[in-house]
Amino acid sequence: MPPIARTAADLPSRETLLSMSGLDFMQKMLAGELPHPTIAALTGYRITHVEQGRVLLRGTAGFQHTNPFGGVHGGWYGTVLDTVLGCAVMTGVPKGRWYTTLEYKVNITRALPVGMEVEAEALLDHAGRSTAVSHGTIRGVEDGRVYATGSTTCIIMA
Ligand SMILES: CC(C)(COP(=O)(O)OP(=O)(O)OC[C@H]1O[C@@H](n2cnc3c(N)ncnc32)[C@H](O)[C@@H]1OP(=O)(O)O)[C@@H](O)C(=O)NCCC(=O)NCCSC(=O)Cc1ccccc1
Repeated sequence: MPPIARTAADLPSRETLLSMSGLDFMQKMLAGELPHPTIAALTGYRITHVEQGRVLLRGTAGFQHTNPFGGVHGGWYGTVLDTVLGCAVMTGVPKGRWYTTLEYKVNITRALPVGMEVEAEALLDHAGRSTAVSHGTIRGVEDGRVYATGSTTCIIMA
């Protein structure tokens, strides 16, 4: 696993965040020079690839992520997609600006078996002055099947 922030003090400061482009920020996180947030460890994912407009992560849902029926909770897919979709947006955010999610939409098209590794991919569709849009997919690493798709609209702020 990459380095994980354990307390708020481990997270990069606002000055650090604004001192580089979103692409540089994501590449430093990928390189382990900036920590992954705690939610990465809780959810069981890590970022594996970053380029302009495209981000990949890999993750596995465990029993701790199941709903009362024993299935992988819908929120797990949502967390993974909000992450990878937002990271793709981040690669289009210029230096001195940052972003947050305004809304995201998830379709869970197939129930994911507990313990199956997945790869999530997100592609940046638009990065404007004030908004950005991306879309993405969760696929099984071994079976290549689509388990969920999603899209997001983010707001870019100074
Ligand atoms: C079943 C369906 C909803 C619809 O599928 P369709 O659009 O009709 O597509 P298709 O026909 O291609 O089938 C695709 C696959 O599905 C299988 N399958 C189809 N029909 C049935 C059936 N009647 N029964 C059983 N399985 C069925 C089918 O065999 C195929 O698999 P296969 O290729 O043979 O291996 C599918 O999209 C799905 O399972 N999504 C995941 C939903 C999910 O996991 N949500 C998150 C958990 S909810 C949560 O956590 C919220 C909560 C919180 C707290 C407390 C409580 C709750």
